[in-house]
Amino acid sequence: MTATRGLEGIVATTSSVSSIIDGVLTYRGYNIDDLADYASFEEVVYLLWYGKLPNQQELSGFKAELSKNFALPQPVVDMIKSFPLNDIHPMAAVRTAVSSLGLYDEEADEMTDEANSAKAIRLQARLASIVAAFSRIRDGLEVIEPKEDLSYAANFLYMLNGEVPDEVSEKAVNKALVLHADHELNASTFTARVCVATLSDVYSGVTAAIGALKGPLHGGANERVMKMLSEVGEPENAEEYLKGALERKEKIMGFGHRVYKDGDPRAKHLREMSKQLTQITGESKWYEMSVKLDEVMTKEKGLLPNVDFYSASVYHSLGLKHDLFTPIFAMSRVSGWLAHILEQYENNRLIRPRAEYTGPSMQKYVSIENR
Ligand SMILES: CC(=O)SCCNC(=O)CCNC(=O)[C@H](O)C(C)(C)COP(=O)(O)OP(=O)(O)OC[C@H]1O[C@@H](n2cnc3c(N)ncnc32)[C@H](O)[C@@H]1OP(=O)(O)O
Ligand SMILES: O=C([O-])CC(=O)C(=O)O
Repeated sequence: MTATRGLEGIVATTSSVSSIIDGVLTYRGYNIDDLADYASFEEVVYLLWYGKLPNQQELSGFKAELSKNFALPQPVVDMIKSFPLNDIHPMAAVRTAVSSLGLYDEEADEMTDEANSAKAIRLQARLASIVAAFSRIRDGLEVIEPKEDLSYAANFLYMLNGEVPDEVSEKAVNKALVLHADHELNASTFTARVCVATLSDVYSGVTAAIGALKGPLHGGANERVMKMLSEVGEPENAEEYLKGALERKEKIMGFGHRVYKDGDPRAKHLREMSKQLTQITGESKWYEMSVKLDEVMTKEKGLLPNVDFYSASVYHSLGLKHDLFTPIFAMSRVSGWLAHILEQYENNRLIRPRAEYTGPSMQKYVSIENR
């Protein structure tokens, strides 16, 4: 038995949710470029879960179902209020709050398709409410009830800021959510599948996935990209900063990818959004700095930006707090996790690989008084 480090190149399951073939990303066979340009996030969630694009009536019904489920159980809000709010990362708060949703769901352990679909809707809606509620409670503000007639993207911004967003912000958040929704067998999705393949419940699978997304090698990179941009400060510092970091053998956040070696197809959309939004805010320096880092990184290391790189300046331009960037990723990716969880249940087999043993062998037990 020989181990493959990081399971690189190992095909661990079949899936019909999303594909990456020759550098092209599709959700259920639809190219991400078309979905990013034309689809609402709700349409994409429907597509991921039910395998087809909804017609008008199906979409209205689905949006209505989501809208009805944004409100959080009061004990979950009270629990968030009890967190050491200023000492924790929002991803830790989101992980714990999502886990607690399971405590107030009578169907948490009900394994029928119907119950699992209903839980998926509740989780998708409530992820946005948890992120917004955490942020407001941390700022000493009242939690805002959702508005039933708003889109998912607009409702999130409304619950976060207390104002119905303008069209530009709503569209930008919608597009970012579409771009982050699913990505084949990335680390957090694999985590979710491993968890539920024991026939554990949906809440456990999503909680485990949030834990995996939190790490800086995965979803946690977007917040760290913004930290780097803040440290760089001005576009003219970018080259020197990056060369210094590479000399110190630091990992540059937002670059490189396990699967894409010729570029992440989502990055060009986020780059364009970053250009447009930074022009609107009058802070083009974040875009220019990002482009400079991108150029130098390509030249120096041949590494290209991933989805987390330009999303940082996009979210910053939308006025979003930097430590909410990864929770916002989770709000989108929960749709993919749920699609994969439902797919795993449909054709389940325990996921249990082997390890190549590298420890000592044939050791003789020595009683404690003789050690
Ligand atoms: C949504 C997402 O999860 S997208 C990824 C988000 N993560 C990041 O942006 C973090 C920065 N990037 C990375 O750490 C990596 O590129 C990963 C984790 C994304 C992919 O990692 P792997 O496929 O395991 O590649 P690995 O880490 O083996 O890198 C191969 C080589 O490129 C180098 N490398 C890869 N990414 C980077 C980077 N961002 N900065 C500097 N060097 C890098 C490695 O140091 C390694 O060099 P070596 O062969 O001289 O040791
Ligand atoms: O697929 C991966 O390894 C990471 C990634 O880009 C994602 O999860 O969106």
